[in-house]
Amino acid sequence: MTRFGARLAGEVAAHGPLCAGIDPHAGLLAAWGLADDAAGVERFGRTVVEALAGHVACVKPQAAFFERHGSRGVAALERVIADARDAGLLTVVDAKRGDIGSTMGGYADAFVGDSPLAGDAVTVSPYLGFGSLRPVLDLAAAHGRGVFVLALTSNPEGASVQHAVGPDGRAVARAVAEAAAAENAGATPFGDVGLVVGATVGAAVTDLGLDLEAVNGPLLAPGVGAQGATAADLQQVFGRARRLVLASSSREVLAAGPTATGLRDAAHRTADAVRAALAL
Ligand SMILES: O=c1ccn([C@@H]2O[C@H](COP(=O)(O)O)[C@@H](O)[C@H]2O)c(=O)[nH]1
Repeated sequence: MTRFGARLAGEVAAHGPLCAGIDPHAGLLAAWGLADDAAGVERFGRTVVEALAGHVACVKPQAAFFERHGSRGVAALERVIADARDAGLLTVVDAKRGDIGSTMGGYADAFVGDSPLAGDAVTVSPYLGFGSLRPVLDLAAAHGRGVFVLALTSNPEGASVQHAVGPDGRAVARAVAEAAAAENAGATPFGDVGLVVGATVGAAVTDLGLDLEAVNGPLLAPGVGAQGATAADLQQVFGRARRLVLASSSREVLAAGPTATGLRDAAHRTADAVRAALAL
C-alpha cells in the first residue's frame, strides 16, 4: 500500500501543485445549465472529474454542496468519489469534520475508512483539541489515506480563534502545526498529515512563528482566485516551505466550465502560475 503523501508527491510532480475544487454552487450550476438538485451536482462533479483526471494533482469535492441536497446529494458525492478513484485521480473530501474523540471515530469510518464517502484524504477541524483527531489520524494511516488539519484558514474570521495565544505562549495555529509535524516526523518525501493554510493569510505564518517546513506534510492553500489571492502570494506566505504547497482553487477554475477544454485550460493556467511563483 502506497501512503497518501507519497502518492500526492507523485501526482504533484506529474501535474503541478494544484488541487481543483469541486464546488457546485447554485450559481455555477445555473451557468452550466444544470438544475440545483442532486442530479445537477452529480453531473457537475462527474464532469469535472472526467475533464481533469490526468491533468491536475487532485480534486477537492466540497461536501456541503452535495449534503445540501440530502441523501441523494450524498449519493452523488459518493459517485463523484468513485469516478475519481476509477480514473486514478486523488480526492480530498472537504468535509471539515471535528468532534469529541469517540464521535470522531464515526467521522473517521465515514471519510477515511471503508465507506463509499472515503476519498484519498479528508479535511478536519482541530478546534476540539488536536488530540480529538486521534481516531481519524490512526484510521487514515491504517488505510494509506491522508488528513488535512485546519491551521490558518483563508477566511478573515478565522484569526479570532487561530491567532489566539494559549497558556503556553504559542498561537493556536502554531500548536496545530507543531502537532502535525510530530505526526509526520521522518516521513519521505513528506507525511500524510497536512495542514490547511490559506493563500490569503499574508504575514500570519511568520508573525505567529509557524515553522511550515518542519510540518513535513502537504500544505493545502485555498484562496487562490475567487478569494483574491494570487499565485505570487504563495511565495510570500510559504517561503521556504514551498515544496510542500498544494494550491487549491475552486470557483476560478469551475467558471471556465462546463467544457472539458475550458476546465483543463483554466486548471493548467493556474497550475503553471503556481509552479512559476513557487519556483518549483
Ligand atoms: O481555509 C479554507 C478552507 C477551505 N476552503 C474551501 O475552498 C473552497 C473555496 O474555494 P474558492 O477557490 O474560493 O472558490 C470552498 O470549498 C471552501 O470551503 C476555503 O475557502 N478556505
